Amino acid sequence: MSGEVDQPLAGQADHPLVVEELTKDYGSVVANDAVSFAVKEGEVFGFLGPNGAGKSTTIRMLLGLLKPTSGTASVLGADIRDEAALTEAKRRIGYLPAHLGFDGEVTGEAVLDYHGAVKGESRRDELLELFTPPIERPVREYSTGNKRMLGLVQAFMHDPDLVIMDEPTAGLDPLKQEGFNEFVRDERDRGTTVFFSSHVLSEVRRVCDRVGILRAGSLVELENVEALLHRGGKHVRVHASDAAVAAITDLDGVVDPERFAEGAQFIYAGDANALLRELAAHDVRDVEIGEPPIEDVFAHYYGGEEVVEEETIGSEDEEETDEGEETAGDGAVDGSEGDGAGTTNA
Ligand SMILES: Nc1ncnc2c1ncn2[C@@H]1O[C@H](COP(=O)(O)OP(=O)(O)OP(=O)(O)O)[C@@H](O)[C@H]1O
Repeated sequence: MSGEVDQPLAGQADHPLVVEELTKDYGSVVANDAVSFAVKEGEVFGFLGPNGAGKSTTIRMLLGLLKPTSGTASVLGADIRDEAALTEAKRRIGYLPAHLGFDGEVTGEAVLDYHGAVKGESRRDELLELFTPPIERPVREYSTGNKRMLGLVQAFMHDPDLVIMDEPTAGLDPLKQEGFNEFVRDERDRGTTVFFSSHVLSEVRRVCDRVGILRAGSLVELENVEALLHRGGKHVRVHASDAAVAAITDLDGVVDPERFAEGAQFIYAGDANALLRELAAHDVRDVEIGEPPIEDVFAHYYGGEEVVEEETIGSEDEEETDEGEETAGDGAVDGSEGDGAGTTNA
């Protein structure tokens, strides 16, 4: 665990997103337990965790859709407890909720017209070339992926400074997912701050600068993606005789060795020189040394819960709720909580 988790906010109070001891207690479940971290300007930050870890709860509090039990956060300088300041800040925030409750009877075009009138749409055409929802059709005819693409256009079309997304690629096909990854990297280059939740590890590795890992409501890691992978050791696959394999896998730092007919593979977290010396001492037929699979790195934090390497297309959104459409600019109301935290800013 990085030391940053203990003192995450020192000197970071002016960051576009600052989360401070944020806690949400649903009674029997503490969905967020004193979560603290800050996201820098122009950073792409991945908020990771298995199902039920509390990611959506944090995100909904950041948008004023859910009231914290204690603690607070600020988005673009606005304290989320200050409704007027938050409403003002949301003009410069893009939001993509996990459940897209667009009115099914209207066309995608009408949805975008509505949002455009409220918050602006300077990038609408450009985004529609990248994400391609069939905007002339009523939303009820949309697939999950098409809805997600409409949501992405909606979230970015007013050229926000901060974008908050809950599982943005759920339901997108691999080509669109890759398009999304590229788009997010370009957004970072333009200086946009991007915060999104995911449980798709490969996506996080491709686009994020830093990750926060949430487990059962607590932030258990806050780390640079490269450093996290580095600390995860190397993946080694070696083809050699049984005797050589036995000596190599006996080295300090060898984790989970797995034998196969021609040799063995393992994670190596020891001294690189010791490994190279041992390899050189034997007649090695072949060796591959590379990054560990990212799921191995994260498995430690997920505590044996299922981790997802690639999202299964169309697996999400079967539990579409009937809560109101949630977007940053239109005054979404949290229909499920009844805690009076809904905001209206249209
Ligand atoms: N309205 C609610 N009332 C009671 N418990 C709730 C409520 N909403 C969420 N929870 C619980 O809070 C915990 C965190 O849920 P949350 O939806 O924030 O997790 P998540 O990380 O976003 O999960 P997923 O990846 O499945 O969307 C879960 O145990 C969930 O069952």
